[in-house]
Amino acid sequence: MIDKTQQTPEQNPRADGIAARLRAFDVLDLVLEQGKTLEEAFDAAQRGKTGKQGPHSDRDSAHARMMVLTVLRRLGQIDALLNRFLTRKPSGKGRAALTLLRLGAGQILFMETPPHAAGSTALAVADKRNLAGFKGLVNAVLRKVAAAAQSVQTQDAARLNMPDWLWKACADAYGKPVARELGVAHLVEAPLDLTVKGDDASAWVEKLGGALLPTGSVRLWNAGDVRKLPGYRDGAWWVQDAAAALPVKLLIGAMDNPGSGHVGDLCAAPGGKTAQLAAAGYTVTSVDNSAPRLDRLRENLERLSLKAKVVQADALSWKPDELLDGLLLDAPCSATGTVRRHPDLPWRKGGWDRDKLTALQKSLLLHSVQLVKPGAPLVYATCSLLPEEGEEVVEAAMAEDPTLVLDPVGADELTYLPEASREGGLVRTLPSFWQQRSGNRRGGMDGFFIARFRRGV
Ligand SMILES: C[S@@+](CC[C@H](N)C(=O)[O-])C[C@H]1O[C@@H](n2cnc3c(N)ncnc32)[C@H](O)[C@@H]1O
Repeated sequence: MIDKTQQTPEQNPRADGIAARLRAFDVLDLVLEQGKTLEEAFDAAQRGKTGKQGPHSDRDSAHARMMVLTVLRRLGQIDALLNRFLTRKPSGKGRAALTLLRLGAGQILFMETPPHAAGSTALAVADKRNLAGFKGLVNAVLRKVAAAAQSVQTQDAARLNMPDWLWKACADAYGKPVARELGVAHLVEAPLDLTVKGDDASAWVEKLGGALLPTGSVRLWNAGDVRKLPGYRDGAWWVQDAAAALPVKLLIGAMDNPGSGHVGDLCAAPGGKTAQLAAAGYTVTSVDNSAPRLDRLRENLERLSLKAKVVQADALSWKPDELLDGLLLDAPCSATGTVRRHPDLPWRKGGWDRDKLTALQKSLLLHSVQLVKPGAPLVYATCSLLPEEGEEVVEAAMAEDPTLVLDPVGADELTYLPEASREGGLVRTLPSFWQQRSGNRRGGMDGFFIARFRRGV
């Protein structure tokens, strides 16, 4: 039998954390160079779909995840420092070497990894990933990074870690001081918020050791694996950011007969909002065009013992048999309000087609209003920070269809979150809200845009 402790890291990739580095390298490459989402990339690495790695221990996976998240959250700072030491813009295979440098620098600068450990593991990864020709460069640059590590203290972290396009969009929309607050919020991992199925949220606060938020959600810090928490298997609650729970609250607030009637949930998967509506007593039809995401919705409903009619269809053409009593449209969007949870998003190669997405959002909103009874409420929501996916969509759709009548959300409906009230009764939450350093509300929330309408005649 081989004694693995006697092997060198080259022989045994698990030794000295090399397996975790290999995985982190592959995931970063998939995200930054191949345009995969973080979850797709981890999934591919977990299953060995990269063709390079097989399954790993939980410890390696957790370590790899921590390294990847750190590199993505701090990418602007890391690159600013690396740029001082790189004479040429990397291209071709040099892009993979850059990924390796980013991984090494992230550990040295932000994870307190001893430089020699970050350096030697980077060289081992270079060997395994056919980058041996770059070992001299990687070694030399990581040494310089270690020598200059103190300089990160004086870097403008909030600005540098937001790519220019996102900084500009946020600064234009909210002003530079708020854009800076958003940049700060994006550096920290989001807490875990839960929506409790029944009306005993306080009891779950006790059981789980969390805090009750003013919005009614339960907030946990350092929760670990959700599937291992009390109440998960029994379906007592589901994971839903405090801000993501607001659109349904505001829809229910406008329903003629709260708790009864047929409500549509368009773009419903994986079903957080469907669960809220079903738990509140409505007959729900949930529509989404993604079969895998609808599978997750069904699994979630089953765990929660909640019911909804689930329809796989293009929401642009779907029609109910009879007009609905209310409708929620949680439109597909850039998800820029969720960067705390998805730090890959601003940097992912390729990004998304902004014009196509905003055109789809407008078309979905114009279609949605035709699906509800005259006078019935309709809520449009996106988890985006960009006005082009919020205020501008609403304005353009209203200009086209006079039956789309804004139903302003009153300040009295948002007493628990007054900072979210916007001019004209629109609602906007920002990750920079609830950024206190201590206390029950610390930890921010997702950025959401919400507009409520009634169908006019
Ligand atoms: C923001 S997510 C929805 C999140 C969900 N409402 C929740 O709370 O769990 C947007 C969803 O829109 C779906 N989608 C995108 N384009 C669609 C279309 N044309 N028709 C139906 N669903 C669509 C996506 O599959 C995705 O599940």
